[in-house]
Amino acid sequence: MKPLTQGLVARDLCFSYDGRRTTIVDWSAVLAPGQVTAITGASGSGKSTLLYLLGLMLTPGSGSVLIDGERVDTLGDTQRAALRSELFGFVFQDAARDATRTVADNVTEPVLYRRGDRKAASGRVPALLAAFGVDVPVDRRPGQVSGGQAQRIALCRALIGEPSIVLADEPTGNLDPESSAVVLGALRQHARDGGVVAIVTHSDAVAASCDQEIRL
Ligand SMILES: Nc1ncnc2c1ncn2[C@@H]1O[C@H](COP(=O)(O)OP(=O)(O)OP(=O)(O)O)[C@@H](O)[C@H]1O
Repeated sequence: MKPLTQGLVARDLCFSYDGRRTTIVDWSAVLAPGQVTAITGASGSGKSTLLYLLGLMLTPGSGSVLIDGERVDTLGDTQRAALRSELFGFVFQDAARDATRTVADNVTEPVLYRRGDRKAASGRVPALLAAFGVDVPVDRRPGQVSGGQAQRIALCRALIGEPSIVLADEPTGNLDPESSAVVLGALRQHARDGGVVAIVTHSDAVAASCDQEIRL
């Protein structure tokens, strides 16, 4: 993992999808290395939108996003894409991945984008899946696994490249308490190893277990 010193900082972010209704209004936060931040709020309050802004997939109307003090929201598409593959791991709400590719290929895909050693990464997939309690053959396709398994496979995909920043949208949404604890434990460990971790959650218990909670 490339260690960050200051982490991910958002300053006065504003965003509107249509130019009329403002979804994110003057949002500021410091997501420090070593900490798990919970982003909470009512349905439709803009939590996923915020993750897209922090993950450099959407551009704020005003305000700024900084990584270790460097402004990154103003970079061009190519540079933002490069930063995304170099520094970020994502878990999206729709955990179903590319249905035409195997579980192993889905998990190792981010390594390919980073020009990493995919063969070595493939070798780590069975152990990673096992650590998350996903007992499926690695040549299965995402359509052939359960929702909860798909969610944990998505987490393996997010973590395999040891990204400095993990942004996870409802990573425990489909999981039973035991699997939730495993997933949260892995995210906490990732933060302890120096990562920035932010998770969107509707669960008060999950939010309470995080280092900071930011409510939208
Ligand atoms: N692509 C889009 N175009 C236009 N409006 C959108 C788009 N995506 C989301 N919205 C709207 O922006 C608002 C915030 O949506 P968002 O998905 O960020 O909320 P959320 O807090 O993550 O919701 P939930 O908890 O239900 O997942 C909602 O009113 C939603 O309808």
